[in-house]
Amino acid sequence: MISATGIGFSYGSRPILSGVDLAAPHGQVLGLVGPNGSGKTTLLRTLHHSLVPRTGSVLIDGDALRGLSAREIARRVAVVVQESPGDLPLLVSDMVLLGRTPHRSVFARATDADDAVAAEALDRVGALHLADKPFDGLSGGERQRVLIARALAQESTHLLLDEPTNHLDVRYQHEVLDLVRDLAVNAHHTVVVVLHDLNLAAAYCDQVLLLQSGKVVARGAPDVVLTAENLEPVYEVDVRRIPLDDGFQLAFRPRRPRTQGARSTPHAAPTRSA
Ligand SMILES: Nc1ncnc2c1ncn2[C@@H]1O[C@H](COP(=O)(O)OP(=O)(O)OP(=O)(O)O)[C@@H](O)[C@H]1O
Repeated sequence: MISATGIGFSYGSRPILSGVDLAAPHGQVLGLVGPNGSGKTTLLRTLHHSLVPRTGSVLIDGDALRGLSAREIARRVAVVVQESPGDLPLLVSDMVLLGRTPHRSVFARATDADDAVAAEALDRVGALHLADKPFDGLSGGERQRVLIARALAQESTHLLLDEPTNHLDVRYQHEVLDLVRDLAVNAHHTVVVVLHDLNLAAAYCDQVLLLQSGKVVARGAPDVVLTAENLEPVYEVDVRRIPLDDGFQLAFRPRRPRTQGARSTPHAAPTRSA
């Protein structure tokens, strides 16, 4: 369980987050959504103290992060962020072994037990066959799986992900989020995920926190938060919610009149020719 109360953060004198409360229980996926620059990544980073909030506190299973060392935090919280190709070429197996770092002393080599945990993590994400390949040579979807494997090898029960579906095609988007959801539901991890795609948030999150200018404007089940009433003023677009058998799909169109010659808007109702 991750809980945060009264989180405030500033870059220099510029306030970015203020008074943010958050609760992410075990076995659930909490989605952080909001427009560009609304503070999602900053909030995620305060949840594992890669940024220390100016006000408020973050608790992991009831223990304040302020009282934990970086190593203790890393044993409890794994983070998956966009990874740019590194200067140091690493094999996939070595990349996953980095997840074992919080469990061994600084200069110790990986043990057979570490290798076994890393291999199991790769197997879990269906990427064991990639173990001997260079990480930088993988596709975006493969890379994302390996980064999740590294997080699994860390054996933390809390997982924070920043836009894990970025650059992925629709199939990989669903595969990655299926995997993340499985970790929450079947392995009882606490998952907090930043997502831009509101339809993916609706499909995979138990709870959603909608941020605007560093403040929470709505929280709760996707059905309650992802409404036209909440989203239109925040994103400044028109929103239509289309009911589906197992949920809903959101469609968006700009509020401004479209440029002359633009194609018909995505959620305009189809017209019949006479
Ligand atoms: N290192 C930094 N120094 C100064 N300002 C920053 C820094 N990182 C982010 N910001 C600013 O903080 C605000 C919130 O950024 P953040 O990345 O948390 O938003 P976000 O909701 O994740 O955005 P996006 O959806 O575009 O990724 C933005 O205005 C951004 O410009």
